[in-house]
Amino acid sequence: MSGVLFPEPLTADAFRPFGEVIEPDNASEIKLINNGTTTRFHDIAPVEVGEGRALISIFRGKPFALPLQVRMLERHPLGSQAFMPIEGRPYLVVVAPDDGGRPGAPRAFLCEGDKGVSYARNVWHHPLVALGERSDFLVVDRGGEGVNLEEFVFDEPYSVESSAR
Ligand SMILES: NC(=O)N[C@@H](O)C(=O)O
Ligand code: NI
Repeated sequence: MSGVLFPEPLTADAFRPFGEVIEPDNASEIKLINNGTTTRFHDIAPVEVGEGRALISIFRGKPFALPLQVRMLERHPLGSQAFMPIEGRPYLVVVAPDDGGRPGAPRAFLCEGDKGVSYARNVWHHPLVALGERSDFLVVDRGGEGVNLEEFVFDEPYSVESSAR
């Protein structure tokens, strides 16, 4: 199966089958803390690490442009993986439901630089795709023993096209 994907806008509801959008409006609770000087947008997404440990890293993504050929997807069976843009630049997310141990129909989301994504454990996704310029992302994911990467290569690539027609 292959074809053309047109990126959808990233919204919490649309993305929820794959994880959570990291943005203030998607917080489970909003609390004033620090004597009212700070607002805590609480518990936006769980960090799943199983028996491992949570890692904080910075990914410096080289820029891609559309159309993008999606030849593979990956997933992390032992933990979640969250990406938050540090420099406010756009990026592309490609995810897919699981279909009997392989990716089902992929979906692409065009993400503005003010929102992050957290892939739930074992969700098929494309590795980081920064758009336009090199950009840094804060990444929270799982470290420790065990194989935490499964990859699937499509027979035919999908082409992610710009929605602008
Ligand atoms: N390999 C690695 O740490 N990065 C990927 O998991 C990714 O989703 O970018
Ligand atoms: Ni990943």
